[in-house]
Amino acid sequence: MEKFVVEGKQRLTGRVKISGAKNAALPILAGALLTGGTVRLTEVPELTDIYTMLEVLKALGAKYTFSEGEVVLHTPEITSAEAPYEQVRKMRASFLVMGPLLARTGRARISLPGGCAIGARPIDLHLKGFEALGAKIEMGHGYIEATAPKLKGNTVYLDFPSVGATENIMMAAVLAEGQTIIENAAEEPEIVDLANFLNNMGAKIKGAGTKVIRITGVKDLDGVNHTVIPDRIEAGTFMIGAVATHGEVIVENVITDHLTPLIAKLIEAGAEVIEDEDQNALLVRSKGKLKPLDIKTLPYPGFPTDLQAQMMALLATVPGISVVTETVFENRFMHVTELNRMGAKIRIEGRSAFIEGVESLTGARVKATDLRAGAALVIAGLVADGVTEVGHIFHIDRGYERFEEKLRGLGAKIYRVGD
Ligand SMILES: CC(=O)N[C@H]1[C@@H](OP(=O)(O)OP(=O)(O)OC[C@H]2O[C@@H](n3ccc(=O)[nH]c3=O)[C@H](O)[C@@H]2O)O[C@H](CO)[C@@H](O)[C@@H]1O
Ligand SMILES: C=C(OP(=O)(O)O)C(=O)O
Repeated sequence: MEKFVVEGKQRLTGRVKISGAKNAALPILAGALLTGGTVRLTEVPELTDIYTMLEVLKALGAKYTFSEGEVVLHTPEITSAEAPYEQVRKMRASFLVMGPLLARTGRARISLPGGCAIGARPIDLHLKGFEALGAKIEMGHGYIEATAPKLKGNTVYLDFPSVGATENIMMAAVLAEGQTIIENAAEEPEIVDLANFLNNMGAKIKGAGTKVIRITGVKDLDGVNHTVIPDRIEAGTFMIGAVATHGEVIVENVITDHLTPLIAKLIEAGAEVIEDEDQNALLVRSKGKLKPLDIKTLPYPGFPTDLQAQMMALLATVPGISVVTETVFENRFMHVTELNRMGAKIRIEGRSAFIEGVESLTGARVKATDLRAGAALVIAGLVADGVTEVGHIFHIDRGYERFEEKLRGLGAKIYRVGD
């Protein structure tokens, strides 16, 4: 198994170009199943999650090419409506093919995604939406089967603004008869990107990016060209890395508005963030002493849970007591024990972590427990005294394109080595 070896006490300096967003590309790829036409996507990041989604689509009948960030895909017909355990187990986002399959063929059989390191992650809200649109749901042998000869528009209230449920229901509703209203919808930028993609195919979606999304069903959808939005979580990770190492980094290819909650917190901590609107870039730097923070993760436009672990790596060496409260997932603190092995002083009480800033972290052998936990440990490794070895980096490869290469471009000494 591969690991990262990170030399500590490194300042990140220079420029880094942010890739297309994994969490926008995945639902958009699933949405490509809604048309028999050709879909051409650019700025698709080369990540294991993207390859997994392409494999899922291929098994369902899609044909594609993928090179240099461009996917050209078409699905003349759906040859199978089943996503098996091996694929869904690798990546929960495979479940996003359920809405498109149901819309296009009236049937979908998908392995139940299990829990994972960050929580139980049920799919009840996805199913509630499909049922409201007239689908019959049956469960057994670890699979969910949904059938609906013809989906019919309806109003769906989401008890929590789930990103995946909003996307899945939106994709099911675009070909349904009549109007669907999703209330208490998630407002994440990736949902807006998916809606723009679908609308350019001929869908009629209004209100994406707000709490109420209205979808008027259409008969069919055409092929389309689409460029995936920049990855705000990748951008945020490099920004946090710049501040944690007291460096100076220009992150290029960003949409500043998507980063508002992070920028606010970095400035509150005493860092400088300067926008270069013409270049779609942000300069991030930190010179003096930083101040502790109180952070609460929330659905967008709140502080993203996907940047919580990285922020904790930063706060671990900020003098004073910081408090980080995780409200989106019930168990997203697996990185805490690993950070503590590096000398951090973090105590968990319920859904909050109390971080007492220490003078310095010390390099150690640690393990990535999930994608963002892995990124946090790399940041901690850059800050620490001595050498850190981060194991289980297959988690990091799920979501960061050429991570170590980009970090080396900023002066970091980080190497990928086999065991
Ligand atoms: C591929 C992708 O885009 N992943 C992102 C997506 O995940 P994902 O779409 O899985 O996240 P959700 O917004 O659905 O989950 C948020 C919360 O809602 C709960 N829930 C969700 C669905 C459901 O049917 N029932 C239910 O109770 C979950 O267990 C969790 O506690 O949004 C998360 C929240 O911003 C991010 O951390 C993930 O990176
Ligand atoms: C949690 C994440 O992804 P997923 O929903 O695919 O597990 C993430 O991107 O941080």
